[in-house]
Amino acid sequence: MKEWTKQYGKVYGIYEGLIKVLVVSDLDMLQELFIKKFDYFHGRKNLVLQGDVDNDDRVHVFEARGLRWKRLRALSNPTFSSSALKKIHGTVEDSALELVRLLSPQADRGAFNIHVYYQELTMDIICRIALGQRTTNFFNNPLVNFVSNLFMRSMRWPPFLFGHLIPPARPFIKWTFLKIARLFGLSGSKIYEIATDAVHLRLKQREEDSKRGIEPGEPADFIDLFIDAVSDEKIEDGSDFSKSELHITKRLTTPEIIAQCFVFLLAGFDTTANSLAYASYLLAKHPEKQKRLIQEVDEYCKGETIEYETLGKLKYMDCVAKEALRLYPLAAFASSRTCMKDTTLGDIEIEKETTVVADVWTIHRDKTIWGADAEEFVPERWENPSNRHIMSWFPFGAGPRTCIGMRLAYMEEKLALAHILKRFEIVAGPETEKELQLLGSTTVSPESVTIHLKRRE
Ligand code: HEM
Repeated sequence: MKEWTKQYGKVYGIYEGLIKVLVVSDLDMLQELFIKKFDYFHGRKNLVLQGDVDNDDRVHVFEARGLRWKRLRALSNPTFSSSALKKIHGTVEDSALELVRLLSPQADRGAFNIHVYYQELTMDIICRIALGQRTTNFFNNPLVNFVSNLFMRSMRWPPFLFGHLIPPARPFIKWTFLKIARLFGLSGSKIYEIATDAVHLRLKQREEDSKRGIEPGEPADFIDLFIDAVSDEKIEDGSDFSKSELHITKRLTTPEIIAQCFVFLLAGFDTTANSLAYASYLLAKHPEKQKRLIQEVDEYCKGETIEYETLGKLKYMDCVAKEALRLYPLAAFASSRTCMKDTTLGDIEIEKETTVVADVWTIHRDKTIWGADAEEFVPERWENPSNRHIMSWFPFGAGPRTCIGMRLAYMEEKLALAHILKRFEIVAGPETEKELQLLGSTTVSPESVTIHLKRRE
């Protein structure tokens, strides 16, 4: 896409099979798309194996649209509020400390790929906070392989390609794919099975508790939160959104709870592991920036554990995380919208069903926005408030549908990096990649991040 943008400019159209796709890197048009005209563009680009998101039983917040999206989003928001994050901070930190314990034998030895450790970390955390896993389970969790296989699957894989080319064939492709996946135990069906079993087990447990007169206690994880979820937000039929059949019940149905757990498992794993891997790579390549970060960590994180409130004081850490996401906006594919009724963007007429995608990679490295050092890692550029355009940096998307897990991702990233840097320096060696090899289709992952760990005195 970056190459095409260079050739065709800030706005151009392509066909993905029968679907019209507009690729945009004009900042005002993107502000219109994501924020000002959200009512016209509340759907996200359809995934190939998605089915009918307005009527299927098992739909999650990432794929839903219209009133159903509003309801799922309103019911999911409390899961990521500050008070909810404070409650899971201890669990996240426990997994981060286990990571540090497992990394310890690697210190002062040869080079190794730290990305696989981050994948174990983020899967451990999401399984504990979303799926009821009780303790840490590093290097023993089959979901790490299942989910990474799913993310690495190329969009040119024949069932995906066929689905792109002929959208009306998607329900059939989805049905066939799910049958085959179940028969051969493919990753997608395994993940759904694990999420389904976890939700059913909890519902059964709740039923038995209620028969014995035991009241549900504090929610243990997302499953509990979703079972209890009732939205205060008033959502009515007849709003401006899609008029297709609406699911206006305020509670989540069991298939929706399963779908929600499934999507949080996917969205919470790869994204955060990749952002930690990119940040580590950049810190290894820029020891002077790392030194400054270590000074900050030493100043604020003196004890064995790091309080939730302390994370807010790590200002340079914020700059490092933001700058790494500027250079590697790993989930840019999700920053897309589908036009729900005919309208205009700028002076271009857009027909219903057209997909609009943002070329985030081009914008994040555009010299006219970021200056001559746009390709460089300069966390300091985030220190002073600037009057950059609101759409010049959006690794988490923008507008009402922006990433729901952003604050959780930052909390994980800060806790993990702070605990690592309290004990080790991340050092580049001759084996460290000169340029990262970038892979994947739904998210962009580094093939490997090969570094050394040096124990601090
Ligand atoms: C560094 C880490 C992450 C990045 C870069 C990232 C990026 C994104 C992006 C670009 C979007 C699309 C936003 C839009 O369309 O405007 C998105 C949506 C979403 N993300 Fe994340 N994400 C991250 C971590 C997480 C985590 C940890 C979770 C949950 C555990 C999560 C759950 C979701 C969900 C559910 C949506 C769909 C929201 C909706 O449609 O209402 N993400 N994310």
